[in-house]
Amino acid sequence: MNGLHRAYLLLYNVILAAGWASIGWAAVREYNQSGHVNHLFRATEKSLFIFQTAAVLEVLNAALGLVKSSVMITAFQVASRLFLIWGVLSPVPQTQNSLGYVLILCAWTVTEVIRYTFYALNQLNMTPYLLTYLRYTLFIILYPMGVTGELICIAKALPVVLSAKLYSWGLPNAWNLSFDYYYVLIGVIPLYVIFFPQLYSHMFRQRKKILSPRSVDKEVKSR
Ligand SMILES: CCCCCCCCCCCCC/C=C/C(=O)SCCNC(=O)CCNC(=O)[C@H](O)C(C)(C)COP(=O)(O)OP(=O)(O)OC[C@H]1O[C@@H](n2cnc3c(N)ncnc32)[C@H](O)[C@@H]1OP(=O)(O)O
Repeated sequence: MNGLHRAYLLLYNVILAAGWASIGWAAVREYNQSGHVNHLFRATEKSLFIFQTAAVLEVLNAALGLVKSSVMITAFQVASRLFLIWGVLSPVPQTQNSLGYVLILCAWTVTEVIRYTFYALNQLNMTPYLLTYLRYTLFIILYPMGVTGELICIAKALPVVLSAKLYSWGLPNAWNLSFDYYYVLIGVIPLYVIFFPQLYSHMFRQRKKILSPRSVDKEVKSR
């Protein structure tokens, strides 16, 4: 890895870690001031949308070989989050004050502050073990928590999308085509059932590789 490459990754990870920390800080400040979670979305939406959308670069980084992540896994992870913010939270205000949003906010923020800080310190070869441990352990709880939050938001959006015919058009029209966003939302739910176990088990494999490298070596030698 040359100096420019390392500098880019350092800068990218520092900006994203700071961005996610600012989201967490805004959420905590709002909760402390109001004592409830009703305005969490309003307090965090701008930075959440900016920093989550910036994660498109993550897919590009993997596709261009700048980082060793799998392009497919990263793409699914980022696609589901972008779909959630742009396709569900933004157009359906009823999802914004739901338990789903609180779960998403907690799971995504804690994960990303730790993950980007871990990657940034890795560029400087100064990652403390505790951070590595948290990066490869907290997902065990935060991943199901985030997915549950996402599914709650989609479920909350369904009746609203159906009754308002959001992003949908019926026949007759000039193109002779109909489209129902309600069924798109319904269709996304099984994708979670198919892809979440794969992403989750990927993280367990990464955990084993990083936290117990000897047991992975032994497995490889015994084959
Ligand atoms: C159109 C609609 C589509 C809908 C699709 C729906 C289906 C989706 C279903 C699943 C839904 C998931 C929803 C997600 C919810 C949440 O996120 S909840 C919060 C909890 N989440 C997590 O804990 C996420 C954990 N997941 C991950 O971390 C991802 O799998 C990952 C982001 C893709 C990372 O995986 P991976 O890259 O394989 O792991 P690492 O070990 O971290 O990295 C591998 C190597 O690459 C290096 N690297 C990666 N990124 C960077 C970087 N930014 N900077 C520097 N280096 C990087 C990393 O250091 C590793 O290198 P080596 O150590 O040298 O191997």
